[in-house]
Amino acid sequence: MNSRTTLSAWLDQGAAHDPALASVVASIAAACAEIAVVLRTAPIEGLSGLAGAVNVQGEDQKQLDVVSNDLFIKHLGENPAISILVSEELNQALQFEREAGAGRYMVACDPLDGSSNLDVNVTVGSIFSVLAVPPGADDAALLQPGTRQLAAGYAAYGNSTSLVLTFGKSVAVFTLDAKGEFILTRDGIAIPAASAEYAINAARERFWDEATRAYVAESVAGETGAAGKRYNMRWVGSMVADIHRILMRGGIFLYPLDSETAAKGGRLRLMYEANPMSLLVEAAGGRATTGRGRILEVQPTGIHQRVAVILGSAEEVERVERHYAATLADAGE
Ligand SMILES: O=P(O)(O)OC[C@H]1O[C@](O)(COP(=O)(O)O)[C@@H](O)[C@@H]1O
Ligand SMILES: [Mg+2]
Ligand SMILES: [Mg+2]
Repeated sequence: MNSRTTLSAWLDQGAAHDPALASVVASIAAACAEIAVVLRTAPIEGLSGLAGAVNVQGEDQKQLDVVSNDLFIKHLGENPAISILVSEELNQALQFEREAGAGRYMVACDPLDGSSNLDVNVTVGSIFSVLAVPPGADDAALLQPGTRQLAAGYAAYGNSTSLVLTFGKSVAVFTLDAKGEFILTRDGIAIPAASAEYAINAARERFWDEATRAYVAESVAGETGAAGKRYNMRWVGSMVADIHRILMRGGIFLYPLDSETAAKGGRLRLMYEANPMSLLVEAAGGRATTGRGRILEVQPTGIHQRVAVILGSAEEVERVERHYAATLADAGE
């Protein structure tokens, strides 16, 4: 049997380059480990279905959205290094009470991603992003671009529970064992530059912009079209599951700015969906763009801001970027 490296041993070896930041990641991991346990038996405990409330995004909250959010609040609240929690499920940033000068970190999270897949027992996840904040920070100080993230990752609750983590330079994967410990199972994840698998909600075709249409048409044409190779399509409907597949074997994920989501700025949320996934994908050698620029450089204007998301294997993202460059130039943008 190989010797096992636990997440806490790995963090103790200095992976975070800062013990306080390591403790933030450990608190997030503890929340995810507890969410994994709750999910496993949720139908027995009567935790399926709706909570009967609507979140700030106007979406019906599931009971498990609320429970997962509460677990993030519990575990992060216990760590004095964390002063602020931004969550998909909270209208406003939650400020933890800390002693003067304590609490240098903020966590932005999607406590349960893909919750429409809960009732069909398909992989869901938790997504997180860690930023530094000055003590007593006002709301404006929370609105930092993704380039400022100190750590980011997600937990994927699938046939095993994976914790995928980056501090911006490389990507490591941990698997939850039967004792509730995360064990290092892969390190130095590299997304293949070339791929022949794309993920998009194709039912939205009538809303797509020209660049998305051109990219998908080329892919559907396969070896008979400009891409010159046959493609496969996958859409789980849980961003965590779609991005996990892309990190493990390559591919591209698109939730572009379409005519229906344009007024809101897109579908997915910048600070706790797009930014953490973009940091992971770039750290693994992939690319992440809105079609108009790098996601990580978008300046947020609100904690729940939405954004267009196109990320994954470098060559595929570059192909989409070429279509955007051409169509935006034609439109004089
Ligand atoms: O309903 P659609 O258009 O397939 O969108 C699916 C996308 O919405 C999301 O479910 C949004 O996340 P939440 O479940 O956290 O609201 C993503 O995980 C997923 O990629
Ligand atoms: Mg989500
Ligand atoms: Mg969610």
